[in-house]
Amino acid sequence: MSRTPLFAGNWKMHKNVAETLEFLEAFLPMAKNVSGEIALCPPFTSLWAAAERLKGSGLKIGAQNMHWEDKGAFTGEISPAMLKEIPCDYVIIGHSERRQHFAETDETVNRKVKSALKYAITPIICVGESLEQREKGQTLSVVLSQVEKALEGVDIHDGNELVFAYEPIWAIGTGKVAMPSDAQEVIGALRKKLSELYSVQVSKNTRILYGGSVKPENIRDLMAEPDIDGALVGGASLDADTFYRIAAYDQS
Ligand SMILES: O=C(CO)COP(=O)(O)O
Repeated sequence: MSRTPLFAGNWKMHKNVAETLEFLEAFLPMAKNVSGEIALCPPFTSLWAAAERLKGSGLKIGAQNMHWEDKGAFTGEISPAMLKEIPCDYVIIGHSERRQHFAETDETVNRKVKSALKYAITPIICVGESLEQREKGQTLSVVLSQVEKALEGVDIHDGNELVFAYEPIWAIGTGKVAMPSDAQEVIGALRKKLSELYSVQVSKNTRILYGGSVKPENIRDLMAEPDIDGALVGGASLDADTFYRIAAYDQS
C-alpha cells in the first residue's frame, strides 16, 4: 500500500500541560520504533507545550476543532491562523461529539475544511452514523452524504491534502468496535465516492482512518482490511504504552 498509515490520538478534554508532558516523556522513546505516522491531538491549552516538546521528533500535532474565520468577534473560538502559529499539522473537523453537543453541521464542517486547506492544515474529517441509522440500513447514505457535503466546492488535487475518519457513533467510547468487514464496507464506499467526486488518484491517495473503541487487541484485524489506513483513537490514546501498542501493531 502506498498510503502511510496514520495513528492519531484524540485526547478530547483530557490532559493539562503537566500531564501532556508526562505522557510525552514516556511516549517519545517508544514512538521511535513506529513505522507509520503518529499525530497527537491534545486540548488547545496543551497544544503549544506539546508542539515545543515534539520538535525534531517526527511526531505530528493536531487540534480537535477550529473556527473557519481568520479572526473576529467569536468569543471562545480559535482560528486557523492561531493553529498555524503553533504550528499544527492537523485539525479534527466534524467529530460526532461536536455534531451532537456543539451544533456542528455539515455546512460548518464544509466551511472549516475549506479554511483548514487555505492554511495548509490537514483536516481529519469525521463522518459516521448513529446506531438508529445503522439499524434502519441508512449507514452508507448517511456517511456518503456527510462526505459530499463536507467536500462541496473543495478543490482536491492529489488526495494528500486531507484525511477522513469513519467513526460510527455507536462505537465511540462504548467498547463496541465495528466488525472490521463492516468498517471496510463503509470505508471502501467512501473511497469509491472520492473517485467519483475527484479522480482515481485522489481516491487512491486519500487516507481513511477508522475510529471507535480501537485497542491494541483489535487494531491488527482492522489494519488487515485493504482500505483502512490507520486509526483515530480516543480513550486508548491517553496511556502512552497502550497507544504505542496500537501504533506499533505490526511489530509483535
Ligand atoms: O471518538 C473517538 C476518536 O475520535 C473514538 O473514541 P474511543 O477510542 O474512546 O472510542
